[in-house]
Amino acid sequence: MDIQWYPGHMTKTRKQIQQNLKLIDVVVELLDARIPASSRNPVINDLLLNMPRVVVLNKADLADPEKTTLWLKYFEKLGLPGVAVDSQRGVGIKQMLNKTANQARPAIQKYMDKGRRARSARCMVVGIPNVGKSMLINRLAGRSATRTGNRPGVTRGEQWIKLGDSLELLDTPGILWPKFEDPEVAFKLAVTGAIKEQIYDPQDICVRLVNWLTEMAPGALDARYGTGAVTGDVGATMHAIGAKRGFYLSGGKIDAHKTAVLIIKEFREGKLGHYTLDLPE
Ligand SMILES: Nc1nc2c(ncn2[C@@H]2O[C@H](COP(=O)(O)OP(=O)(O)OP(=O)(O)O)[C@@H](O)[C@H]2O)c(=O)[nH]1
Repeated sequence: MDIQWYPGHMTKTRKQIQQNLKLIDVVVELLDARIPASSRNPVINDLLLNMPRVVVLNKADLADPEKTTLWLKYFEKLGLPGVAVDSQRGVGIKQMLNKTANQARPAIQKYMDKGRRARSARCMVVGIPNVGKSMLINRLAGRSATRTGNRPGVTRGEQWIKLGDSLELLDTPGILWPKFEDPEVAFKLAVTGAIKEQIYDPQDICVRLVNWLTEMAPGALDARYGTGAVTGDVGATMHAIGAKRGFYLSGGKIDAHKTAVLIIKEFREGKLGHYTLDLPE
């Protein structure tokens, strides 16, 4: 889904999420494990206030596992249980469901303290575009046999997916906006694919990416493209990669755009290594 965020849209989204929050006991906050800070909504703590929450570091298969551990510790310190997940392959899902059910337990207890029979805890997934909300929900829905019908108070079309005996999931995720004003954050969102191609210039992003890799993972580009020693000159590095792949324009010039698109694509696919671009404070 390609979303252009503007103040009116943010207000509408915020209201919608606040409406849905009334229906649920626990929130699954989905972040990109490669950029846990940059993929976080800037006002999430205000938005969720005292809502029980589980932080899911999704796409953990593409991130640096050591950094993922650091991030999980960081969130734990903030009182937010976290879990690393690969929604594509279904890794970490069971742990996520257990933590989610645990977080909802006090709310259910409170409900039962009023003399009512136990009910399933209700949760919803929230996250910025492209973080993997649909993939996670589809995976969870695939695991469960039953989909319950509409409930009063739920927008038409929204349904609850039963996840085992004690958990239900709202099948419509909350889409949040990222911190796109900060150029550093915008770079990280673009390079990981959270911002669509139309909004940024691949060559700009690629120059930053090559600089980042040269500093943080010297040898990574060389290992993938075999272009010889990294020169420290971004233009020359990109030129060498383009030449290696045969990306020539008429007249023998290198197609810089095509080269940039390739490097970004392969970075996103993890072919240049597994990296986490944000570090906990
Ligand atoms: N490698 C990997 N890719 C993932 C994972 N989860 C999602 N993806 C990919 O990330 C992309 C976005 O996933 P979606 O589920 O469409 O993300 P979304 O948050 O629903 O996106 P919007 O509809 O834009 O809000 C897809 O290409 C998925 O295949 C994961 O855990 N690992």
